[in-house]
Amino acid sequence: MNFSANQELYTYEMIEQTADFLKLRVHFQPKIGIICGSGLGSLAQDLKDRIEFPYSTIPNFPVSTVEGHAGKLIFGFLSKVPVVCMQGRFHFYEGYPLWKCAMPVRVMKLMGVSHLIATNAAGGLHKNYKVGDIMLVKDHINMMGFAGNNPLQGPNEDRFGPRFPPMNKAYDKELIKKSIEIGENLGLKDNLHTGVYTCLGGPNFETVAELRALKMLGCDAVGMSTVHEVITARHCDMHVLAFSLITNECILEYDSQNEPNHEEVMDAAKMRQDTLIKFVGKIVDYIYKERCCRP
Ligand SMILES: O=P(O)(O)O[C@@H]1C[C@H](O)[C@@H](CO)O1
Ligand SMILES: Nc1nc2[nH]cnc2c(=O)[nH]1
Repeated sequence: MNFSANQELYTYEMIEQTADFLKLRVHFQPKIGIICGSGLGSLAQDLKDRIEFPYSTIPNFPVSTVEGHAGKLIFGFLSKVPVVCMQGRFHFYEGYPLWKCAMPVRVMKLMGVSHLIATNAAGGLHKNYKVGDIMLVKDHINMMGFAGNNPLQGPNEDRFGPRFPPMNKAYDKELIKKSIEIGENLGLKDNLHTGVYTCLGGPNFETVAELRALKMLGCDAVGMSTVHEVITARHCDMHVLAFSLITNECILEYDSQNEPNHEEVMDAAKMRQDTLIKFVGKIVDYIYKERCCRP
């Protein structure tokens, strides 16, 4: 694998080729795209009438290399709504440039997807967050962008969107409000938050000093994904809802005996999978009825 950020960028025609390959094989049009975070692949397991494509069989697609990311694109029906699910996403630390990590979002766009739900596992920085809580992302801090790394780097493809897209309304306020209502109706009132997510390059978890700095900057949860997908989705005018499952506490004290690890992340995700399936199912149902089917 060539790990250089200077790998040849995807052309519009390559993305179109991938979308056409999938359209030929899927007999319905997904309106909502779902990206499953670490250990959250079970969200896709519940789809009815599934059509599955291992990433290695899709032209131009990267492949997943992380445990808890099965590496399949799954089409099917969730709450009777046609959706496409990424059971496994791509991260910068796997060696992929950000534009490659986010490429499936553009494929979804060309397939007719208008709404993206991006989920992730994240460390909880906010003092009130507990493992198992859900944070609806109201904004992000693009730390990788601060360091000059952005999925939209390179010549702009006007057919997707403008050279300089705004990002101050990245997360759909109405969908956040509705998701809170849905969460509360599922008995999640005490486990629901809205907050600011930040993505670091990974793969190491953060130092104490890094976490303290992020907290001072206003970050509530920290992860290694999502931001590049959201930027790419907003660039091509997709509506975005994102949430973090808080899978571990961020360790802010030097004398703590704890160390974060991927197993606890996966365990926390497993513990919450049934609740999240219900939560996402109801959100999808709302989006489809109130947004996608409106005349
Ligand atoms: O894909 P997500 O952001 O859910 O995965 C998080 C970040 C790392 O890939 C992994 C660390 O446990 O979980
Ligand atoms: N960067 C980062 N990513 C995570 N993914 C799940 N937990 C964490 C965390 O604590 N830090």
